[in-house]
Amino acid sequence: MVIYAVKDYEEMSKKAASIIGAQILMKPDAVLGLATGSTPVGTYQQLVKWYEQGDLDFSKLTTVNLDEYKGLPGDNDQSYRYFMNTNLFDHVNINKENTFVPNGLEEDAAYECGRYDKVIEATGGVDLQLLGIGGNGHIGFNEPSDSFEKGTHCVALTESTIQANARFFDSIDDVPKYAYSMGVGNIMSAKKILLVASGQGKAQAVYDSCFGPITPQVPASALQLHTDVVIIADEAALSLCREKGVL
Ligand SMILES: O=P(O)(O)OC[C@H]1O[C@](O)(CO)[C@@H](O)[C@@H]1O
Repeated sequence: MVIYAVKDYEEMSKKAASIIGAQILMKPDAVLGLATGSTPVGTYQQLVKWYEQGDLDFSKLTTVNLDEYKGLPGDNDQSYRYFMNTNLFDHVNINKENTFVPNGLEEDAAYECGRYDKVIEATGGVDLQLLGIGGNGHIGFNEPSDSFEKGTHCVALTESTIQANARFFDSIDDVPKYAYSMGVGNIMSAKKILLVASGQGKAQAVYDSCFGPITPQVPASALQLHTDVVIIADEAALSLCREKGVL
């Protein structure tokens, strides 16, 4: 695990984008695992900037997203498909047919989870997986639990995640209660993992994930077992690590 300490959100975004950009330059037909949430937005903006400058070509890439709300169609402005389109895909020359997000409208959870695992498998494997992290250490929608999930699964979101997401909806009742998410096993299968974290609200999660015991109660702690993980965190997100003297 390599931890890059950066000053702030802007620096985190530039550094993360440079690692993704290098991956695209080295392997134009790479498979990228992508994430939503507010943290990677600046990373996507930087990638779009480099695309507009003519420095990056997205045309041969395949992408697979971590998760999607169950019950939301892709054109709902809170769906993760919509997020990916508006934050990245609509602004670059990616072939959208090669961009995959779980189908939030599929009601049959067992069917959708099996289908999405096959989609991931058919890509030949993720070269670089981008991750954000929840304040409780969740990755994708893998919430704290008694065991690590291997494959794509249907998750009942925790109250804290529902509360955290409520800011994006008109009322808390509109926040979906279930989501489809890749499992920790899917995430760990990526060749390289890049986790971005910004702000004081992530300090506990970053400390627990990097320096605490490996436990499904902190899903991101599984990353300690992966051989190629890069964490880019700003000083606020690293504040507890600093306080405890581990960095
Ligand atoms: O980047 P944010 O908005 O803090 O979100 C953190 C995490 O929460 C999620 O948005 C899901 O609740 C994840 O996709 C993300 O990694």
